[in-house]
Amino acid sequence: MGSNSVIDQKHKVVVGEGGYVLEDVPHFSDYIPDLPTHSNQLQDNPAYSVVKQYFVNEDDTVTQKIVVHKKSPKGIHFRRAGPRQKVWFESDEVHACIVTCGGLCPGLNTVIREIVCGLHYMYGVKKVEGIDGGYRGFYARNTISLNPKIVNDIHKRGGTILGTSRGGHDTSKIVDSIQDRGINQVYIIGGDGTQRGASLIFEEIKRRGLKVSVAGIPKTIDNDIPVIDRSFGFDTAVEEAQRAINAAHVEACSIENGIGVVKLMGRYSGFIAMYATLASRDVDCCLIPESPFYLEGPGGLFEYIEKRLKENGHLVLVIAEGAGQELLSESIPTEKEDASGNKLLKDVGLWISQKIKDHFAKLKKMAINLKYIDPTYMIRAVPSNASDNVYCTLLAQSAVHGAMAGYTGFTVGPVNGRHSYIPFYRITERQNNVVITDRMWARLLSSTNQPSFLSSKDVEDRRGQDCQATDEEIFSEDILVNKGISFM
Ligand SMILES: Nc1ncnc2c1ncn2[C@@H]1O[C@H](COP(=O)(O)OP(=O)(O)OP(=O)(O)O)[C@@H](O)[C@H]1O
Ligand SMILES: O=P(O)(O)OC[C@H]1O[C@](O)(CO)[C@@H](O)[C@@H]1O
Ligand SMILES: [Mg+2]
Repeated sequence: MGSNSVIDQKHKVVVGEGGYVLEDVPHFSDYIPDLPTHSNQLQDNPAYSVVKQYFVNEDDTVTQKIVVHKKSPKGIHFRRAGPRQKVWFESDEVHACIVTCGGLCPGLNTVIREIVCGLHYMYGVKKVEGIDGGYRGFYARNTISLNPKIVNDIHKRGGTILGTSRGGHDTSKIVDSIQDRGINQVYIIGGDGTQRGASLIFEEIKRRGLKVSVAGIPKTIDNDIPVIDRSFGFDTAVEEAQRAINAAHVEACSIENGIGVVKLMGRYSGFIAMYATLASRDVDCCLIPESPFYLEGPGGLFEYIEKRLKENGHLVLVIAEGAGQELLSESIPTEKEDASGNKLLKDVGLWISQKIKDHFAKLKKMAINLKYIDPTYMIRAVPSNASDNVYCTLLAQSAVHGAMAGYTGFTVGPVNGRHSYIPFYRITERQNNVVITDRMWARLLSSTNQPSFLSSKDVEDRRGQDCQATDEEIFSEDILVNKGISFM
């Protein structure tokens, strides 16, 4: 097989020498022949024309793996995001829309603002509409007209000015609405479920042969989207969580045998809890969905709490909402889903608080004073902090540049610090989780000094699973070879 040949049309995978793999994103030219292109008007923009090498070289790609060995294959790459010399739209031809879906997250309004302003100021696009209330707004609501004046101050507010929802994704109704309204750029801001929905919209648009760009901007406060370095709003959430942990610590310290329990978000992944714990230093124990724990007996949570209270006179426990769900379902067996099909969780914070109280009441020798703080929705509803605001601006501008350059069916995000266009399937095929056999979790364990709750057999099993996952990601060759693709 020659270098730079497309080896998998469905996924647009290109291989090169030395094990180089480009997981490219779709482009109009893949399915609509002979579309006219235009010079990018940014070259005449005084702000940009002075920038040396402002336009991204067509061949620039970003490597997924930065730690390499002498004999490592070059591995997976993604197309570098940024402005291109040629654009596939004229300014007055563009009719863009923006939709926000799923749970709230700090920074949503900043991304909306920067898409509107980016389109307007960089590309002279005047026609931008907001879709009201998530996916179902495409076919059930009127649109909201957006311009730089309307969005000027929205980054200072939490939430999303467009509204959001779960459920209601109907691919053909959504694409009918896009077609009927004459929309040709669709910016979709949302988490894993939203990006799955965006992928279906893109496939249907391609099937209908429409010149409509579908650009995803990944959003999830839980930071559980794979491939990208982190998701917007996460930094703000970790910072905001400090306030709750601080309050729990003050309460716990002020009374004999004080215990502060703080529940943080994280349905399937404990990133917020882990980073908030590492940042705070006041936390004695952090429990996350990825790390099973048990309450009773040697090495269990109760034993650790007793020991800590004896040593320090107080204890702060941070628990991610998805932690210990298997223990809860034993006592409260209900299986419910939200409108998007996400499992509805039981309140682990209340449950664990009650269990701790019951344990010490039974023990009789130690009277405890427990305060439970649930700041989850307060954390989610705040405006984004400075670093997330800058990050949101880059995401929005990268998405705009990609759509203008005729790319479609992509999600944008930083990979090892470089903004990239990533195909939808890479974002949706799995969730990002805390790897408890990795260094970061070890750092947390040594910072809190809490038990790992794992036997040596558990550690071996986990290590095996985690290695397998990492190898699959790093040595994409295996995956490609399974598809019948050979390497040079
Ligand atoms: N597999 C899927 N196919 C098509 N649409 C989907 C799919 N999963 C979810 N969606 C749609 O995407 C939207 C948001 O999904 P969901 O409620 O799961 O939130 P999310 O995007 O994962 O964000 P988060 O979990 O961070 O709050 C909903 O309108 C839902 O109908
Ligand atoms: O209560 P809602 O709005 O469904 O959102 C809750 C969920 O959204 C998230 O913030 C993001 O998926 C989860 O951590 C949380 O469980
Ligand atoms: Mg989700």
